[in-house]
Formats: sequence, structure tokens, C-alpha cells
Amino acid sequence: MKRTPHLLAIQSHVVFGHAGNSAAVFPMQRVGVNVWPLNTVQFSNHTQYGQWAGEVLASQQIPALVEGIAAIGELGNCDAVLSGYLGSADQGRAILTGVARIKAINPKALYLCDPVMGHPEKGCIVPQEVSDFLLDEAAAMADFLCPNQLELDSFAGRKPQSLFDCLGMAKALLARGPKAVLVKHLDYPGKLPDGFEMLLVTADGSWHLRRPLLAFPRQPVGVGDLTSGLFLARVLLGDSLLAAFEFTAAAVHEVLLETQACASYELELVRAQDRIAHPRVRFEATPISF
Ligand SMILES: Nc1ncnc2c1ncn2[C@@H]1O[C@H](COP(=O)(O)OP(=O)(O)O)[C@@H](O)[C@H]1O
Ligand SMILES: Cc1ncc(COP(=O)(O)O)c(C=O)c1O
Ligand SMILES: [Mg+2]
Repeated sequence: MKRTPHLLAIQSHVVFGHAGNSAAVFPMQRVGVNVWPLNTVQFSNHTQYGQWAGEVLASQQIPALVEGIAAIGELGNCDAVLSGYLGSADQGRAILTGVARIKAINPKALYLCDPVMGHPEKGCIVPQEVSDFLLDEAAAMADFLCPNQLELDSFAGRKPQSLFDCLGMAKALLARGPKAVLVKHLDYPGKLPDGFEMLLVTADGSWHLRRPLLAFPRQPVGVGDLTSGLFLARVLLGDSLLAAFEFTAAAVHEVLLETQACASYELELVRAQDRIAHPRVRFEATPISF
């Protein structure tokens, strides 16, 4: 029997609604991965409501929890680490130490970094020191890096002028260490207004994918977290990077269709669960090169 992969997911938890682990854990489980959720913050709700209650986890708790898993002899079973929304730069450093610890026991373990840097205009609030940490320290250790356009711009230090420019910016990130860069949301001059576009860049090739842009009165949150979680889950289940990319686009689109149909602001993950596991839509990525 094929072994069920294990994934340590280190990102935010919200009590109400879906962002961070609260957007990614259930879908990752639903596609067939054992998830170990480690919550960097516990907030009442995501920050785009403009107000929230709750606390950031003390950064020393991260090594303490990782050591607790080591103490029961399970750390070597960890096949991948995912990191997302961080409450402090110290938490980020503690995660990198944990990744190194896990890779020392299981050299095949993968690390996916979703460099959540915040989006002040949208109300996604992340401390500046976290953005600096992601730019200066995390990218070098990541096997997979999953920025959105703003995060890609921060890495490159500039905005793109075209799709090929985005490709160049993502390729430049490969030189920093990651095996693959998934740009979860592209935005560049000349982009067609009715599409939502993503890019997958690897040493073996690059692919561009377009899916329909859906209309929402208020943009749902947690889509990025859902995207990076499903991508990593499918890679662990044995998909090629390209297959995981195409699956992720389809499953996320299914969630957005369900969310739109329910006129909901929060992602309708529970209602969409069968569609997450078996998307009915399919989007083909097309190879792209200069
Ligand atoms: N197919 C789609 N139609 C409309 N909006 C979408 C679609 N897919 C994703 N979105 C929205 O696009 C935005 C992507 O946000 P962005 O900040 O670029 O990435 P992230 O989700 O990582 O923060 C989110 O507001 C999300 O709700
Ligand atoms: C607590 C929390 N976690 C994670 C996120 C990231 O969500 P997204 O997947 O939309 O980037 C947000 C965004 O506001 C947030 O408030
Ligand atoms: Mg994001």
C-alpha cells in the first residue's frame, strides 16, 4: 500500500473563516495528505476585516514543538514543511532551523515557502521585519517559492513591464536556490482583463496558465494559502510539478466557483470538498520561454 505523506504546515490559524492553515489544512487532508498544523498566530478572523483579536505564538514554541515531535520519534516521517503567514521574523528564523533539523533526518524532505508579505491596500497586515526576513533569508532555503505578483516585485525590486518580464523575474529567483517558483497571481501591463494567470518556473521549463477571472463584490482571502497548500500536497502525492500546478489551478477554481455561487466572502471549502478532490474543470498550462 502506498504511504500517506506527512506535511508540517506552519502558518496562521483563524477561529472564524479561512486564511493560512484554516484555508489549507482541510483541503490538503481532503486530497490525501496527513497534515501537522503548527499555528504561527491564532486570530479571531483574518486581518482583512480590519480588526481582529488574538495572539502571535512565541517564537521559541516552534523549536519546542518540533523537538516534541522528534522526542516521540516521528520527525523523520515529515516529508515536507510549508510556511506561510508569519507573526514575526524570529518565528521565520525558528522555522528555518526546524527545516534544517528535519532535512538532517530526512534529506528528501521539501520546504515550500509562501512569502506572505502583506498587502496594506487590501488590509493584509504583516510586520515589515517579516518581509525583510523573507527576502533576505527564507528564499535561499526554500525548495519551492510561491509569491504573488507583489511579492515577486519585492524580490525583484521592481514592477514588471510584460509577461516575459514576470518570467525573467521568476527565473532570477531560481538562482537564489529554489527548484521551482510558482507565481500564484500575475499582474503586468497588457494582461487580458478577463483572466486570472499563474506561472510555474523550474530548471526544466516554464509554464503559463490562465483561468477565468470571477467577479466578487469583495475579493475572498486565503486563495494564496489554498494554492500553495494544494500544490505541495499534490507534489507529495507523486504529481510532477506541472501536473500539481494544473491540478491546483482547477481545484482552487472549483472553490471559487462554489464561493461565488453562495455569495460568500469566506471560501466555501466544506461545500467544495468533493470538487477539491476531483475537480471537474481542467486548465492546461502552456510552455513559455523567451
Ligand atoms: N479566478 C479568480 N477570479 C477572481 N479572483 C480571483 C480568482 N482567483 C483568485 N482570485 C483573487 O485574486 C487575489 C489574489 O491575491 P494575491 O494578493 O495576488 O495573492 P494571495 O492570495 O497569495 O494573497 C485574491 O484576492 C483572490 O481572492
Ligand atoms: C491571518 C492571515 N493569514 C493569511 C493571510 C493570507 O491570505 P492569502 O492567501 O489571501 O494571501 C491573511 C491575509 O489577510 C491573513 O490575514
Ligand atoms: Mg498570499
